Amino acid sequence: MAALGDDLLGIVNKLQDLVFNTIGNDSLDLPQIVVVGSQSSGKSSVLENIVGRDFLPRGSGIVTRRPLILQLINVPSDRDDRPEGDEIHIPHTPASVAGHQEWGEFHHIPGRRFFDFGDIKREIEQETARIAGNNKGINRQPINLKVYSPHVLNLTLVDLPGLTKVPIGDQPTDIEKQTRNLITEYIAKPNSIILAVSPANVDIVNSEALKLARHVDPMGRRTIGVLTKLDLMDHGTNALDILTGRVYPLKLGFIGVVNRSQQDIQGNKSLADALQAERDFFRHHPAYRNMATRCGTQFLAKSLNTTLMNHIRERLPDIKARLNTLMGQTQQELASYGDVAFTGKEHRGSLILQQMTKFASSFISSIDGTSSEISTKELCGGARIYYIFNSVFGNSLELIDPNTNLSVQDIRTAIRNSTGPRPSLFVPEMAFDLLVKPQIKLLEIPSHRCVELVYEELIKIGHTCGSTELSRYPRLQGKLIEVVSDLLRERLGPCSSYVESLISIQRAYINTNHPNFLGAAAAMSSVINDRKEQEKKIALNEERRKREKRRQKDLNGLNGVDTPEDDEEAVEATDKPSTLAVRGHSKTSRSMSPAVRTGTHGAHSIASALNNARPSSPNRMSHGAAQGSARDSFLNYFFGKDGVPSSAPVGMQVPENRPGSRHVSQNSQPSIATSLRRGDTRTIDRPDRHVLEVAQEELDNGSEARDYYDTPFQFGESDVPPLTEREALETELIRRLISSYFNIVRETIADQVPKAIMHLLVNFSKDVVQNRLVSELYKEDLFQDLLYEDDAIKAEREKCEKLLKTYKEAAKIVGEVL
Ligand SMILES: Nc1nc2c(ncn2[C@@H]2O[C@H](COP(=O)(O)OP(=O)(O)OP(=O)(O)O)[C@@H](O)[C@H]2O)c(=O)[nH]1
Repeated sequence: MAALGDDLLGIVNKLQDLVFNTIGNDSLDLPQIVVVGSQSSGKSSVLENIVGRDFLPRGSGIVTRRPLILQLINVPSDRDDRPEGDEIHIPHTPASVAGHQEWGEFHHIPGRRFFDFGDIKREIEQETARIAGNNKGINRQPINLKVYSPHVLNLTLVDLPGLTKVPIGDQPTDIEKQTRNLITEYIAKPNSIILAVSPANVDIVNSEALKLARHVDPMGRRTIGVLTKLDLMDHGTNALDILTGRVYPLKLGFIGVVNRSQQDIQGNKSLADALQAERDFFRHHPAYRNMATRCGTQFLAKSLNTTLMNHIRERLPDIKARLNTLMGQTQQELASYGDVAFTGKEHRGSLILQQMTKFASSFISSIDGTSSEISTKELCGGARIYYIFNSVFGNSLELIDPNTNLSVQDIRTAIRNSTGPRPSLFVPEMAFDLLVKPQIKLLEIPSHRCVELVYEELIKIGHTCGSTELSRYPRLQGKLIEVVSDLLRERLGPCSSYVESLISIQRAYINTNHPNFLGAAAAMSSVINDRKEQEKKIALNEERRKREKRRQKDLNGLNGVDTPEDDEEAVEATDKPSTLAVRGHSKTSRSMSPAVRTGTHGAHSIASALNNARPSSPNRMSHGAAQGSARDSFLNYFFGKDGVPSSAPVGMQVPENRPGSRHVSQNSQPSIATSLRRGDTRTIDRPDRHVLEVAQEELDNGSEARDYYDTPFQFGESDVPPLTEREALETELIRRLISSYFNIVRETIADQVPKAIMHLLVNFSKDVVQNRLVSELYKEDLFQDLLYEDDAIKAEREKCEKLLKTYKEAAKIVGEVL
């Protein structure tokens, strides 16, 4: 055996030791020989022959029930009676298998040497039963055994449970699948050499071992075929074709062996005798005689050794590369547990300061979105705050209906109450003020919720901005979170009250001069436009109906059919549905249909109401007020008051002479009424011309409201009087004015609340967090407690340190030969 070969195997064994003892996992895939085959094919027998000792549990039925990782370690012989010839020192000869200083060691019983191989066998049995139970069950947890002997070649072998088809005993129903998976797991590793054991007395085409091996090594590059039970073949048959590779090609070839039969075992035939018998078998067998030197256990052991050596030589650069990667990863993990430079009492202060700074910057960067650990799974930090402002808060504001909770009765009552003891001559501004203020309060709940959501998000950021290094000190981490939470809680109060006052401010003064406010004239104009639209539609329908009637009549005339009605009648007839429709609507309006109550079809109802009012209005003057005066007051309210300077700038209108009456319109142009009185319609804007026309019409028809001042002070559900035409109009106007004003306030709040939250809560916390942490926690007497190290993390760090040391050692070992 080449010295280099020994070195290589020695290296792999050292690595195996290191890896198995220290790491205990498969992170470093080391070269090894894996023995596979169907149950009772002779796997354990082959292994025993290679070791040259009786040490494996044997028997018919399933015996190997846990993987056995067997490391053979060649140790120099301590025998002085070196006989003639060197046979005793050549492994696996009958002479060599004769009681030297040999022993086995189990990984699960460290430090104990088993000199009696019978004890090793018993320990394997017990250990198997301990994990896999007593009744035929299998388990994937390996048993690790090292055998030190002068008669073995350095090899690492893995004995695996044999493939079975039918479950017996405690075996699960999917035993075949489980075993197959376990075997595949071992042989799939590119660093494994597969020792595929097939009994020669079963046709090779049925070999489960070869089938499995082919699956993971289709080119047969790392599979060695072993044919057992050659002695049990039918007389007159032999396996020469297989052994010479003519039946199944394998790059590493087939090797035939003869192990002890069950009878030999029961008869306590020694391995030495068995090996001798095997030699004799091949030497004297007519078919194998010529190839006897390439058959048998000794040749198999040598071949395995050489193959493993070559394999290791091939794989070593890969192992080195893998070691480097592992070292890098472990180094990184270790670094995440903290800077070693900061350990020791004198560095406690700087360590705490360092952690605080890291925590504070992580808090700030999470908000700013500059954190290096940005989640791709969900919105977090600053992005979530933005989402709260724009989507959550924005949408909840948008969802508020400006007229929510405002029933027609509420509006009417407000209008009446705001006029005081006098009868309602016009829609008073007081009613608008009275009604719009509670509506603005509706913005308060979403605004508060917005503050709370941002606060909650900041608390969440506080909880997530620690590092692995910080989790090493759970008390420090807890304190840092606590201080940040306290700071945020402190800011929550001022921020909430500021936001509340933003809404109170809006309610404190209803600025009807706001440039975006619709104003009474525009509101009236829009109501009237809607009415016109509606009328136009009705007229169009009428026209269409008339045309159709005429066409029908013409057609009938042509066909000689008499028509009972003349043109006039026809028109009247076509008119009827319309009149009825209008009347019907008017009736509906009076009886307060739900649509009218809620104002959904306000324009239509107003149109109907106005139509209906015309013939009767002169007789319905209620309180004897001069017609001109009433008309004046009503229109003054909507269209401006005479005496307002036409050139008065926006927001600078002179108040009306009438005490208690204020202006709603902010229009700086001459009011429509003013223009009307002056007879100057040129100064009126186009949309206002409609208003003018309708207003003129109203004046001409004297359509004044009927009043209901004799109705009860509070309306019950059942005794609600119907809306007058005038009230319907007023209600609709008030609704539109409320909507317009509410929208202005909503826009302001949507803009101001996020700004206030950013200033008072988010930015403030960002600015003071570092100082607050230092002032609260940088105290000498707290250091000891704060730097209490978490036991689990400590253990993890130590494990990591140990691992890194192992990898470094392994890299050094590999480096010696590369
Ligand atoms: N005659 C003869 N019997 C053999 C030979 N090899 C194995 N046997 C017998 O076959 C039976 C099974 O052998 P094992 O070595 O236990 O087979 P195994 O594949 O390890 O069995 P499991 O671990 O249970 O899967 C035993 O009774 C052996 O004595 C051989 O070459 N010749």
